[in-house]
Amino acid sequence: MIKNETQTMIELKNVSKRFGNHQVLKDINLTVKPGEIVGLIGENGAGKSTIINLLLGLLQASSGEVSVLGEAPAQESHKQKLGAMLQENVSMESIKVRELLTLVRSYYAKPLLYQELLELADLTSVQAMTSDKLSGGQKRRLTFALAMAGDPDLLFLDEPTVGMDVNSRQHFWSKIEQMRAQGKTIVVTNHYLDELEGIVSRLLILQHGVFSFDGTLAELQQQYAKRTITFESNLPLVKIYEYLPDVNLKEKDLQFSLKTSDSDQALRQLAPILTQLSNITIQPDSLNAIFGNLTKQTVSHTQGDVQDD
Ligand SMILES: Nc1ncnc2c1ncn2[C@@H]1O[C@H](COP(=O)(O)OP(=O)(O)OP(=O)(O)O)[C@@H](O)[C@H]1O
Repeated sequence: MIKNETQTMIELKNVSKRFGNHQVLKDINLTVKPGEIVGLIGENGAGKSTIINLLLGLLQASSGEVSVLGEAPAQESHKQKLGAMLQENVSMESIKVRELLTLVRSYYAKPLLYQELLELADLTSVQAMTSDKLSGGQKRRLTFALAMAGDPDLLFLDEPTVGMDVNSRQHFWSKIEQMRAQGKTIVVTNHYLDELEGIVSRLLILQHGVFSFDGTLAELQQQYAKRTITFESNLPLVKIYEYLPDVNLKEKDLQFSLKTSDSDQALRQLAPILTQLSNITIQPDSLNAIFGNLTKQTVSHTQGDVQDD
C-alpha cells in the first residue's frame, strides 16, 4: 500500500509525439496520483499504447516532459515498482510456465509468492506446460502473471483481456478490484468498455491527439449520457404521447421505453398518469453507448477539417 497520498505516480507535461509527420499526441497534460485506476480509452490508432510506451521509456516524446514515480521513465529503480502488460504476449519456446515464473520472480526484491501468482493469473493447471504451447488466453494470463511478479505499485495494462474467455475475464477483473483495494495505481486501456465500468476511478478519452474527457464515469454520464425510462401500462400509446409529446416513445406488448437527457422532466410530465404506470426503471447509458455517441459526434463535427498530419 502506498502511504504518501501526495506523491505523483505519473506526470505528462505538454507532451507531443510525432511519428514522421503524423502527430499522434498534441500537447497533452496528465497527473495520476497513487491509488487511481485510470481507464484510457479511444479508437484504434488514437495513441493509447503510445502513451504507455512513453511512460515505460520505450518511446521518446517529441516535446514535453514525461515523468514516472517522480523521475524520467525507465530508471533502474522503477523495475522493482512497476509492472506492464503490453499488447504483445510473452512466450518462450521450451521453457515451462513454472520455470519462467520462477525466473522472473528472481529479478525482484519482494516478489509475490509463486502460489499467489498462479492463483492471481489462474495458471495452476498449466504450470508444467511450455509457454509457447499455451492457448491465446492462457498466454495472456501468463503475461499478466509476469507483469505482477514483482508486486508492482504501478501497473500498465494494455488491452489486458484480449483473447480471454468469459470466466478468465471475470477472474482477471476481480483481481484488479482487489488491487484497487490495496491502493495500487493502474493505467488500463481496453476496447471492452463495459468491463471498465465499476473498476476505474477515472476515465480518459483520447481523441485526435488530446484528452476530450477526463473525469469519473458518473461525471461522463452526467455530461453526455441519455437515460432510458421504461414502464408498463395498459394505456394506449397515443394517450401517453399526450403527456410526452417531444420524446421518441416506443411500445411493445404494453412495455414502453423512451430515451431522454432529462429523465426528471419526463417523469414530471408523466405525473398525472403515474398511478397507471408500473415497473418504472431509469437506466443511464452504458459507457459503450456514450463512447459510441461521442465518437460519432466528433466525426461529424470534424468532417471537412484539415488533417494535421
Ligand atoms: N513506432 C511507430 N512508428 C510509426 N507510427 C507509429 C508507431 N507506433 C504507433 N504509430 C502510429 O501512431 C498511432 C497511434 O498508435 P497507438 O498504437 O498508440 O494507438 P492505440 O490507441 O493504442 O490503438 P489500438 O487501440 O489499435 O491499440 C497509429 O496511427 C500508429 O500507426
